Amino acid sequence: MPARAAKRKKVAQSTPAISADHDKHTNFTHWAINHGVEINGVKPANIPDRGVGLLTTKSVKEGDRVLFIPERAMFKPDTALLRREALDHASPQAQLAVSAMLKFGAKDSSLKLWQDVWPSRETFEESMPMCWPASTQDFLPPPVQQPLACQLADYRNDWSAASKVCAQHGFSEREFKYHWMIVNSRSFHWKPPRGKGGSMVMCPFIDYMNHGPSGGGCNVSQSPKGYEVVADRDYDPEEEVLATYGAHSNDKLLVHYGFICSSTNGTPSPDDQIRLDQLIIPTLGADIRSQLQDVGYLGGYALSPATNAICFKTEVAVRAKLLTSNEWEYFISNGEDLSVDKSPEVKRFLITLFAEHRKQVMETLVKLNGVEEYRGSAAHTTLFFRWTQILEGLEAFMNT
Ligand SMILES: C[S@@+](CC[C@H](N)C(=O)[O-])C[C@H]1O[C@@H](n2cnc3c(N)ncnc32)[C@H](O)[C@@H]1O
Repeated sequence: MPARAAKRKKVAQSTPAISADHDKHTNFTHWAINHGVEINGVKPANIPDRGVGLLTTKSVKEGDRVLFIPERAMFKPDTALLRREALDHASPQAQLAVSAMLKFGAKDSSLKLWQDVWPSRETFEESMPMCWPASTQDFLPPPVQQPLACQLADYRNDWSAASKVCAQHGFSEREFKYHWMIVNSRSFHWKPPRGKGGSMVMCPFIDYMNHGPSGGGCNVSQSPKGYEVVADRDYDPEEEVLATYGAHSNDKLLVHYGFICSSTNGTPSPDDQIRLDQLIIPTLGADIRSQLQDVGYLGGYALSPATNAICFKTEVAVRAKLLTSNEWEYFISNGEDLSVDKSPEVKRFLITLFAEHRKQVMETLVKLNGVEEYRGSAAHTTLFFRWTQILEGLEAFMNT
């Protein structure tokens, strides 16, 4: 819910006729208004390195409702169609992707105006690791490999459920995958009032909003009648309004959405984490792993580049190597060392580990630069950027 009561502002009701010459975003804006979407002081615009996003057209005050999307404007899975096609037991994502593929692409559908403002298939194929060739995926940092494998497994399940209906309607796997990725990056969960079952939906206009790390960004919430977006602060004209897709690390954003957050004014995203499992776990003997497992501290180790601090789980795991059982158990229970502060020892241990890893990161960056065929591609730029963030995070920890 918004922090303050949302101020309702009058939204232009007259909607000029849609002309073929109009810019596609203008056409879609008219379509949205005609479908009851309220737009107050924002417009779609090209944003460098982010595709399209929403910019303010005037000063917007904290608490102003900038968007309201009524339920009737949302795109929902077509239950009748899904039943007919025996897809009513497929995953919610497969159901929405098939519904979108068949409905948005239908001849004379006004949804075409919405589809026209989506990023192209090529844009997805370049930016989403799931579409990269295996030789490029191999360059992903190890912590990205597992979520990518899970995503690919989900996709394969969905494709095997949907392949028959795609063939019947003349759609290729490439088209299904495109709609699957559209749904993956542009859907919301809609829970209708009065306890009816919820569903995955697409919300026109909110789906223009780019992501900002947690702690910034407009408040997006569900009311009984629809989704609303409320300004989190005062905005000047021509500022981008962002929403937070979740407190996701850059690894997660990369797999799920095909981008990573850069630093803001030199400060890394507060949500980012450099995962350390692949560095720390191999240094732990079987006994220590089993002890850590027993207390729920095996794995999930991370360094926060924004605070330059390691997480508590890392503190516990490294102390399991350095301390006696008594000292270690005291630390777990109290969050501090029994007598002498062992933080400098923990840090020394990690610096040795990081120094070794730093060399591998540098080698990866050199290798990445050596791969002629995709230097300058979106995949290359993202990978280079991510590995550089990892390098900088490790170095900042080692040097302070
Ligand atoms: C919901 S859409 C937002 C609208 C999208 N930018 C467009 O052009 O239609 C989500 C996609 O926008 C891009 N995106 C969102 N936030 C971003 C950010 N902070 N930096 C770079 N790309 C971003 C990613 O490609 C992501 O998959």
